[in-house]
Amino acid sequence: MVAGTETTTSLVECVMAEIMQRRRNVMERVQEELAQIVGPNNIVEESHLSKLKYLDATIKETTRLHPVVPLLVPRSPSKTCTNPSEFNPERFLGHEGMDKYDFKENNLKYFPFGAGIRLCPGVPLAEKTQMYILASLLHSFDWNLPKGDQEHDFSDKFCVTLRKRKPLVAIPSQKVA
Ligand code: HEM
Repeated sequence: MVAGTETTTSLVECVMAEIMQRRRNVMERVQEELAQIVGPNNIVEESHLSKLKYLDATIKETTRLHPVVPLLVPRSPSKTCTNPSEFNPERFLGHEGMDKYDFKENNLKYFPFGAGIRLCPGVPLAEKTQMYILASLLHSFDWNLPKGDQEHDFSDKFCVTLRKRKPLVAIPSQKVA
């Protein structure tokens, strides 16, 4: 249950938290991509998912900052780097050479699903499920925090899976075409 469902729900919550308040421009760009690929009078289907490159980059950037399974062997960077905590999906679109990163290789620079012999066997299912859920949520609705809750606590709580310290409350409204 933890491996198969909590990981995906936690990831979806982290993406929505990042893009709802602090990164509205990212949400708008994901929605523009969805309007282009899926179209306004359609619903998201499996055939659309591989074409949603910016949503994919947004998910990857979220797992970079919020590792959904945080309790792997501790590691630290070999070099100092600048602005690593900035949320920037562009990293995975070629600007910092991270566009080649996917979850399937033994890449020890970016491995939210682990690597090598213990690589998460749920990668294909998780990738499709998280894309499908987020694409569907963002294709038809705009999302906001509850009125008066502009100071949402974005911090994380470490358990077997990463959870938000304060669960996210997200209010949908019909998207104006
Ligand atoms: C966002 C989604 C997910 C993330 C980030 C994730 C991440 C991980 C990580 C980091 C590991 C540990 C790798 C290691 O020990 O080095 C792992 C293991 C595992 N995951 Fe996932 N996972 C996700 C979704 C899923 C799903 C959907 C399933 C099953 C349907 C699944 C099944 C498993 C299993 C069975 C293991 C244990 C593998 C082993 O010990 O050999 N995971 N996952």
